[in-house]
Amino acid sequence: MPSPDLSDVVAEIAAEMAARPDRGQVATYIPELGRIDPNQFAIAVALRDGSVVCGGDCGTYFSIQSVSKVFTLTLALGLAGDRLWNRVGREPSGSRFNSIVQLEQERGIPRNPFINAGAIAVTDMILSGHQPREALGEILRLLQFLADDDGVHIDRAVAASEERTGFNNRALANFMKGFGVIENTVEYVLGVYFHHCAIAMTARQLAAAGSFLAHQGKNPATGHSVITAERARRINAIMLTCGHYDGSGEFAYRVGLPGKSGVGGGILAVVPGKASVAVWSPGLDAWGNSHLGRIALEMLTTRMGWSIFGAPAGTG
Ligand SMILES: NC(=O)CC[C@H](N)C(=O)O
Repeated sequence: MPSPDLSDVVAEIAAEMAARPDRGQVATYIPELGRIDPNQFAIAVALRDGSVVCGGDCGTYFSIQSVSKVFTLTLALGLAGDRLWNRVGREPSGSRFNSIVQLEQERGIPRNPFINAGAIAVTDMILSGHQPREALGEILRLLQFLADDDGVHIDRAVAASEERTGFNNRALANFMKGFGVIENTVEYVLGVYFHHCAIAMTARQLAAAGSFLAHQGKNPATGHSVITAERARRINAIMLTCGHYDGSGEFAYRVGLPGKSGVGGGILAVVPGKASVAVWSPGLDAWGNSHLGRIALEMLTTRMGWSIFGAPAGTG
């Protein structure tokens, strides 16, 4: 049986997702995200040769939110190397993305860089020695460079909305500051954090930006070496185990790829050696991960035989 055609599979997924009545709930705790129309869906698959196979609303900008944590981790590892792991763990938390419960017992060291506490600690490391504006500029430029597209921007309305309502993140940051895990002024760290969460990208740009993770640290389309192959492998491992918070086991079980979600409804998933995939649908499931995004990725890996845990006969 020949491998299924990727363009056909992507078109089928987009058509099926457009028709589904179950769309999840948009995040309302950031008021600006609560206004997004849930009837949107995009899928973009960036291949080794630089081509991107798209379905649905692939050119629509959305708030990448916690998907930005993959890129801040990449940047911070480049700046601090393995010293980063003195301040952040790399174990799944088994709790919600904004949970504070483990921080007290573990003396302010967050479980991993993909929960809010961990990402705030990573942002603090990027900020050290810089003004907030410079640190934020560096994160934004990294994403523009990786996507090879200057259209990637910060949605100031989303950032301001979270700045007004981010009491939980303020609690996390202050708690870590109390343990000496945060070096810089808490409000500066949070300012950079809220703004990098508010980066807006299209699914096409996000898939292209994640390409280095699928190809041993190097973007095959642009030829740019971003990180070492070993580091890319390790970021993928953390995405697999921690990228969907306490829904990470379910995501591995159903989709079978390293992935990182955000409350804007985006997910970046990595098919090692083959492709980088971005999906977006704003409605979330009970864990705060994109409801249709996860279903779409499950369809993609099942039909293409792309799960890292093994392909059914006739695919791959
Ligand atoms: N899971 C997410 O995408 C959370 C990111 C969001 N900016 C927050 O801090 O709450």
